[in-house]
Amino acid sequence: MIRVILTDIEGTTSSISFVHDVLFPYAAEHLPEFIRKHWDSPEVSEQLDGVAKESGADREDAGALIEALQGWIREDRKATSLKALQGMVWEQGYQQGELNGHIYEDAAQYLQHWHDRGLRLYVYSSGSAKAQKLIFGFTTSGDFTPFFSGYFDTRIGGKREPEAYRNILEELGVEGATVLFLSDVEAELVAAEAAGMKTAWLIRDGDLPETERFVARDFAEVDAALLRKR
Ligand SMILES: CSCCC(=O)C(=O)COP(=O)(O)O
Ligand SMILES: [Mg+2]
Repeated sequence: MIRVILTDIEGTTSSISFVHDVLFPYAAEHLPEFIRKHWDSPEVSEQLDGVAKESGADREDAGALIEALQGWIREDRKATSLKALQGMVWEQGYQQGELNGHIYEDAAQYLQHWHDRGLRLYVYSSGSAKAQKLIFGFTTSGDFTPFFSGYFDTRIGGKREPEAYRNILEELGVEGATVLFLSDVEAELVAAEAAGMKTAWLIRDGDLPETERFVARDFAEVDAALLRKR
């Protein structure tokens, strides 16, 4: 029986376009000033160590580090250091009212519904845990953070690696068969299934794929097919 819902964000609870056309450009625009301003802060410094290590850029060269980060944003690299820095920059944007998180109406409705029915809800995204709390804390439909019991990011492992899902199960102390993972990326579902989780493939737009896998257009279809008989 499903007792835990683990959900992806981009393409699942929230639109790909919000992440790529609003959040990523915001980070690209504000990162240079943010890094120079917070160069000596331990929180930023720790992430810049990671950028220098992964990119090979000179740790003391702010311009080279910023250039590496801008390249990673363009190629949508899921580097943990970039994701942590993006979260810090977005925090300013949300707090200043320049950003509001997108959440699909059906996701908003069923996250609340599943929480109220006693399911435990968790997020697993490549965006940092801070960024996850922000997108759900500052949505145009209100604050959804009270519905979530926890947040996992790439520090637990990459989203296409079965090991990451095993680590999540261990941390939650539950069996795979009690967890339903929701994502729009098939490779992530394959990895979650290898760890024993149940999955639902969210295809919000375009043609449905020919597949044996459970596919849903929205969270209402997930609820009707997989959760209503609980
Ligand atoms: C937490 S909102 C920003 C999401 C993000 O930075 C990203 O790369 C999308 O990753 P996901 O694993 O949610 O597809
Ligand atoms: Mg996704």
